[in-house]
Amino acid sequence: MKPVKLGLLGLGTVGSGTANVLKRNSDEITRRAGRGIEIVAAAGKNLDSHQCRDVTGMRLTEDAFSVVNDPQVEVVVELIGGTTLARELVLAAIDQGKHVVTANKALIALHGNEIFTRAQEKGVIVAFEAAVAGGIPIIKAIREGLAGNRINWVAGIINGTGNFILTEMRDKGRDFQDVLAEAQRLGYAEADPTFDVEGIDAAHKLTILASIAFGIPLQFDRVHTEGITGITREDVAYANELGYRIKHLGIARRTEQGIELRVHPTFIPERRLIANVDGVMNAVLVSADAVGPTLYYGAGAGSEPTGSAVVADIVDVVRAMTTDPENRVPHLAFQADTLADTTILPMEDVKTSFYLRLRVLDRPGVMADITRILASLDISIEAILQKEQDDDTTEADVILLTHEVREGNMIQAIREIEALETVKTPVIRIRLENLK
Ligand SMILES: NC(=O)C1=CN([C@@H]2O[C@H](COP(=O)(O)OP(=O)(O)OC[C@H]3O[C@@H](n4cnc5c(N)ncnc54)[C@H](O)[C@@H]3O)[C@@H](O)[C@H]2O)C=CC1
Ligand SMILES: N[C@@H](CC=O)C(=O)O
Ligand code: NA
Repeated sequence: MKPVKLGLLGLGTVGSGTANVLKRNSDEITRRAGRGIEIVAAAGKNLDSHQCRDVTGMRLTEDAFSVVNDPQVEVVVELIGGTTLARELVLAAIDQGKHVVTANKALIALHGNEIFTRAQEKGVIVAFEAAVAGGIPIIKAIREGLAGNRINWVAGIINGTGNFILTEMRDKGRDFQDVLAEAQRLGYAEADPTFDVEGIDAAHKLTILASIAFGIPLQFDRVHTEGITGITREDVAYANELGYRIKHLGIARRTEQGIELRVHPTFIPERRLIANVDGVMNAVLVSADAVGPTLYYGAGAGSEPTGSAVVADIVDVVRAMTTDPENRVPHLAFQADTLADTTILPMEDVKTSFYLRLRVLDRPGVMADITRILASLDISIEAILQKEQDDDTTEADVILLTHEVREGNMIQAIREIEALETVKTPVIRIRLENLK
């Protein structure tokens, strides 16, 4: 049988990783796919600076549309990034009946509903394993491996850059900007790194995870999103002292009232495996009714780890090319006409525990005022720690861990606590999850 012909859009970190993995492992990949796979055309902007080790047989061009429109190309691999041009290229490929593989989580999170509808009409596959947690085969695990389960919740460290920054800051006391620059050099960060540090990239990925876990449409605009820029050394140190680690998590949870979709820094007990996932590694913990908890761990970013996921999708597409479209694995795990219109919970109705830190005047009655406000809003306290400041005997840090509370109540309590004359700084709050 003739080899399958690919058109590669993007020759950057992931594009070159994909090309290199395909070339190096071509014998085994061919034995798995049942056909040879070759890149016949590739587009990139700075063609002199690509990292592909061997471009034999590839027509290199700056014109991405010429690759999509190349009559030889049967499968388009989109690794350019962004959502405007990438959307046009992907829709053009679909309209020509070409299958698509992409690592672009922003594209899927924002335009996936449109893209999958069009793909279904045209009977083509749009595969996106590399879009979530890089090299970890998490899409396949949830969509296929857990197909017998009702999934209760998914919680993941799903941004490699952010986890790399938090780890280096905690372990080596390094400066935020310095570690971010290194993540950019290593090819982990997005073209706009605020996507990594402000939680947007993780929200893109959580949108996708929630869809395939619960059978709901992609709803990026419903994700509550916070990044890691507000995390301070003090909170990292207090977390350690209290037996926790701060991790940036994406959480999608099904409750009786609706689905929670949230991305934010989180206190996690240090004895949990996921609390010990460091550096650029990602991990996704899935709680499902039949299998119980399962944990998926691996490189969340980087050239060949992400290339590994792209190539796995290419192999899947090649294997499925001859299958009747009706009998393929549905894009979002559930048959498209069965996606549910489940309520997404407003953040103020989400219940979590909290870590609170505030600076107070060290005088009698302060604690009583704070605990009175918390009690009046149904917030019960799990632990309190008071720390005198070495340099100032008139002020102290108060650290509180609470039991589960409705977010709206916590916002109100913080408003009232901050209005106390004895409270000197805004209250720092970080949500706390036991992940049991
Ligand atoms: N870097 C990583 O570790 C991961 C990246 N991704 C995703 O993979 C995609 C690619 O990311 P990277 O490889 O890191 O980006 P990159 O910036 O290293 O590479 C982008 C490539 O696209 C080319 N390109 C951009 N605009 C173009 C245009 N108008 N015409 C032709 N070529 C154009 C650039 O020249 C470059 O070759 C993004 O969607 C990203 O979110 C997903 C998982 C991991
Ligand atoms: N910028 C992303 C790349 C992979 O998706 C990350 O750091 O996780
Ligand atoms: Na993946």
